[in-house]
Amino acid sequence: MPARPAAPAADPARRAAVDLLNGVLGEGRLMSDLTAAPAFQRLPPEARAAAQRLAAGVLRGLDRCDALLEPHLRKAPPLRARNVLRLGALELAEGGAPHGVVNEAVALLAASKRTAGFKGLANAVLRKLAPEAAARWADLPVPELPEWLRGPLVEAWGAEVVVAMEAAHAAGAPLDLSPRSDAAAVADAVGGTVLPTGSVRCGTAGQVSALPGFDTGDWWVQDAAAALPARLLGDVAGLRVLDMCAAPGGKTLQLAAAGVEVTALDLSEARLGRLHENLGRTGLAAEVVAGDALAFEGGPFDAVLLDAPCSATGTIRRHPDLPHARAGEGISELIGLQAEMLDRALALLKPGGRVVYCTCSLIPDEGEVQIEEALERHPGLRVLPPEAPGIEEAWRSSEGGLRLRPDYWSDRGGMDGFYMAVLRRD
Ligand SMILES: C[S@@+](CC[C@H](N)C(=O)[O-])C[C@H]1O[C@@H](n2cnc3c(N)ncnc32)[C@H](O)[C@@H]1O
Repeated sequence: MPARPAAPAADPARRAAVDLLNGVLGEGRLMSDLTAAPAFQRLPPEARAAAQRLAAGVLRGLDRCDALLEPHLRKAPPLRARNVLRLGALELAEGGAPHGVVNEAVALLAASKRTAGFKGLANAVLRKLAPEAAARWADLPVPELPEWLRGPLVEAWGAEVVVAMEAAHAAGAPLDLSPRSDAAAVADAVGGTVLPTGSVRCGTAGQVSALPGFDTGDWWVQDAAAALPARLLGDVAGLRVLDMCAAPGGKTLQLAAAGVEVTALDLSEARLGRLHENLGRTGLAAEVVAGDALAFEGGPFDAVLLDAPCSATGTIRRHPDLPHARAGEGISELIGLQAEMLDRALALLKPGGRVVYCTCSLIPDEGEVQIEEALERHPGLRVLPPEAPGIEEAWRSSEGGLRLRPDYWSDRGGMDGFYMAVLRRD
């Protein structure tokens, strides 16, 4: 009997994308953990970038992928096969050539005994979907946030704002860079534009390490909103500043580039490894300390930047896995930790020193309310009006901080959700 021709090997990027989807949707794991795994890191950089783009695309449009597939399925196949179909649906909706998309899906399913039985189904379903996918996708409603998050956000910001946030989440995020020195030169080199707040915005994220200026450390990746807290400290050259939750180091790099004598503290050795890499690549210097912020005894400091651990609900544009992998667990513990960290930060200041408190959260209990409660706990504590280039009046909140939302700057490509406030203790 003649040997059967071997099935074409599945594309490594698509295979990795489906593994990421299985990890997020099947095991409730975050993409950041999954992509740190050695097997993922062994892929070539372009395959890693493609896998993350594809998995994020499916997660951002999960309801839309399922709605496209649903009329063509009598019953939902098991998760692994369903994720291959979802990836195929996304690629067809994005205008992928039907023949290639179908072949890739079939090769992915053939690669495992657990899914090989679904090759025929995928072939039939994706072929039927091909002519209609792009038009139907465009007509489908923007996916809503899950109720554990939607409910509290509607209560805080109103339904209309949440719909605008969901549109921003579905649109995804451009690539923002923080320049080590000359923003205009970085924008020129990467073909980006300089934003009013000083970050450089490029088109869509591709393979970041292939962009000009990466190897020479002329910039680092940092959302425009995430770059604002360090700028609120103003001219800090020569000051001693503690970056209290520093890793992977976006804000440490900003402070070091501004001439600060910076101490970068973080509990996570693994994340501090990335901070060391970032310092090495950019040639910037900081004293790096591994340890618990609540037990830290250094100082006193002219200023403390506290980018506290939080729900990260402001970063869903970039991390569409978050609402799928999490269900709001642990947020009340984080709120308690944030308050304790803020008290510790205030205790480490010189008289007249300043704390910038910030979180990448959309939940007021992790932002505005933390400041209101800190003012009650600490007589003599004041909120200073946040000042930095590009700040818009609409961002100012009633207790004196800045509230940034993903639906802001919608004509420019949006920004992450963030809260930040400057505190001074006399
Ligand atoms: C929002 S991230 C910091 C991001 C960082 N500032 C940047 O701009 O790249 C919060 C950090 O807090 C750290 N962390 C959590 N608990 C901590 C603790 N008790 N002491 C110090 N760091 C802690 C986490 O490891 C994480 O790196």
